Amino acid sequence: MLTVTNLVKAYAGRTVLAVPSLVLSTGFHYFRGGNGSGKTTFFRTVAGLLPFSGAILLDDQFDINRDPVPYRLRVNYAEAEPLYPNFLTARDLAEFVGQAKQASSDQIHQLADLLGVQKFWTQTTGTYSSGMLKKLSLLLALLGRPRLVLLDEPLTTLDVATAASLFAYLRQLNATEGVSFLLTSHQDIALTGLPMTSTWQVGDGVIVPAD
Ligand SMILES: Nc1ncnc2c1ncn2[C@@H]1O[C@H](COP(=O)(O)OP(=O)(O)OP(=O)(O)O)[C@@H](O)[C@H]1O
Repeated sequence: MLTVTNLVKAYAGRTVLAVPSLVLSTGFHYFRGGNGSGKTTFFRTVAGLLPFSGAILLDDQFDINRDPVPYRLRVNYAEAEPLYPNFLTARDLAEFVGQAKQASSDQIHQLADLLGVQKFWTQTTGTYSSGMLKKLSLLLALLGRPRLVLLDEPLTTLDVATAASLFAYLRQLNATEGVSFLLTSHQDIALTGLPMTSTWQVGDGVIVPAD
């Protein structure tokens, strides 16, 4: 599903991550590591948000640099601590991202119901609690027909009932459409109830199997 080759990511000339080779099959993949170990940097790089050297290939077909538009159409990302312009509503953001991701309005409303975002649909994000921001970010990350969804700390601030609905839905997406997920969590990943295909340890600038 995802092939990473000779990835080197540096900030201002300081290398924080070097991944010579990483191959992930379809499924759920958990990336763990201490604060500042490079998990978010890796996710933002795979999401196409950060420049890097090396190659990232999705489904043996879409190269992040050679095919930037089809790649980004198929790879979605939810930030650990989402922030949005505080004058926009959930509806504004869902319409904007939904258009970019080619989502139907049925899908937008189904996800808003699933995650409970319809309760504050027309409220501006500047008035949201951290859990409300998290729910909106998860909704945005599920729009369209992604092949891969990157979820940075999906458990943080999410209430128990919404978390149960979310993770049941992710299982269904994986089982019926073959969607893959990369996750980080400082909490017990078993709380998601998801069957992890692989677990990786991020630290000292490298990513190694933790199994
Ligand atoms: N924009 C940036 N500019 C410079 N250095 C950065 C930047 N973002 C992250 N770093 C550095 O890169 C390293 C990895 O940070 P990253 O945010 O990827 O860690 P993380 O594993 O997600 O941490 P946490 O668990 O605390 O969220 C850290 O040393 C951090 O200081």
